[in-house]
Amino acid sequence: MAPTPTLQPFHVLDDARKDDKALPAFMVSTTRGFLPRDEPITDLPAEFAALDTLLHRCPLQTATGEAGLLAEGRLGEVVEQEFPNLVEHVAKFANDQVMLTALYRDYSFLASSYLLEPCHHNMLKSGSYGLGRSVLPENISIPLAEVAKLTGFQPFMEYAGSYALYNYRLLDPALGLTYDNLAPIRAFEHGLDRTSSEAGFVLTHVDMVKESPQLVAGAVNTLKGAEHYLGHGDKQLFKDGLKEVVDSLTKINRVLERMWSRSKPGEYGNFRTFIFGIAGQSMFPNGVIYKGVSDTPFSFRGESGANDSMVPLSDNLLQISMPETPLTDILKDFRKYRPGNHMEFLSWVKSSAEQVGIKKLALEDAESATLYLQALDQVRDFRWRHWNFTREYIIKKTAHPTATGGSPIIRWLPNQLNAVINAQMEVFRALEDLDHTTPGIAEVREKVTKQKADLAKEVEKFCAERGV
Ligand code: HEM
Ligand SMILES: N[C@@H](CC(=O)c1ccccc1NC=O)C(=O)O
Repeated sequence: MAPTPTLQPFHVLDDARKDDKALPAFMVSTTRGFLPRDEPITDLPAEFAALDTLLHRCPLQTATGEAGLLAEGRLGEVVEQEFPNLVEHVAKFANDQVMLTALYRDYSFLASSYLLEPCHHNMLKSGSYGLGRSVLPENISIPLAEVAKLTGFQPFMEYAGSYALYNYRLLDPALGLTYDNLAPIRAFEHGLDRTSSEAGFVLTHVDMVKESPQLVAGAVNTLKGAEHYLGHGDKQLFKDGLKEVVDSLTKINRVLERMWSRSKPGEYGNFRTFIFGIAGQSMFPNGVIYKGVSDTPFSFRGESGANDSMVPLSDNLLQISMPETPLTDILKDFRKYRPGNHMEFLSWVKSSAEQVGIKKLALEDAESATLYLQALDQVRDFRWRHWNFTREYIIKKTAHPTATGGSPIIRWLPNQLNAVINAQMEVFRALEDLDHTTPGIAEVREKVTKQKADLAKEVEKFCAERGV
């Protein structure tokens, strides 16, 4: 008989250890999930006052309601003429990962503002982005590269360490993490007004990831439950874990739907200009030279929800197999752009799920297969709702062919949505083999079959319209 598998240990924190500044700002825990261990730092040390002041002057509309440097098209000259290189002060914070992450957020905000400022004005004048700046000056590139090296982020704005998950504060710390108590720290457009579409976009991500502790716990419990079953023959813990995963994804999807009312499709394009990356974008045909850092141009992907860890966790746990296509290579490349501890956790989940054979165990009996189907259905539901956003906020509004992260806008998301639907089809077949059917399962099957056909038609239509 084959020996029963023993999972490799992985330390998911039960206590996020908020006071320990030497630990990375982002570490997976069952209390904070994928959010940072503590609320992001809002105030920079006095040594970085020039950076803070410049970021306050930057947004298209500043906190006081006036036109900022980006609106006037003056950020470039201010950076080049007035802004000091503060890199000498970084070393003082070498043991403070939390402060380094705040510095990373702020330098990456300044870098994206500087590089993409011309694109905002080109868009206003001609309706297309034109070219961004191709050289990042030393007063930004050197400190950005330094804080990125010390924190493990890429030296370009990332989703978690900067724009989305390290960009919120609590209006009243006593009230905790509720949407009405959140405000952004930095913004490109009007985001400092917490009722704006930019704020709504950023804070809805935070509001969703706030629900991730249960998803993390559910994933760990499913894996441990599978290990327990293989050793002891009792499947209850495995099923309980899957149920937790279903419940948490259901909550996350409910929050996702609130995006529509918090951030308007017609206003998305205004701040979106500043969250583009370099890789695969017409604005940076030759990449960007980071002066004083490297003579070879850099090419980083832009911010993207693809760098969020909740959906990849679900893909890895449920062993959703993606087709071997160049589109899937993009999905894998996105994995480099997340906090180191998130990456390690996601790899652990993937290898552990393979080791215990989550999918195989789930398809062995009708109750487990039904729970597994429900979990897949929540991942499909996420990707379907998300596809609706992409259609309404982006595809109907702009002909620019690549998303901020550099993926082809029409084909990439359907690649993954189809993969989930195909995984569900496999479960329907397994349930048939087990002679198990219920009206609920038949209903899901009908919905999913129709969605697959609708998606194919829609993608074909958009491709024909755009000649791609
Ligand atoms: C108005 C709202 C949104 C729009 C227009 C939008 C758009 C997009 C686009 C165009 C991509 C393609 C990747 C790229 O190259 O950049 C993407 C990827 C992704 N986004 Fe969003 N997004 C929205 C909200 C969200 C939210 C709230 C989340 C939640 C965390 C999220 C999670 C993801 C994920 C997980 C992917 C990777 C897709 C996959 O694995 O199939 N997005 N998004
Ligand atoms: N890829 C999206 C933007 C995007 O994905 C994103 C960017 C910054 C923060 C969160 C994001 N979430 C959604 O996927 C776009 O092309 O507009």
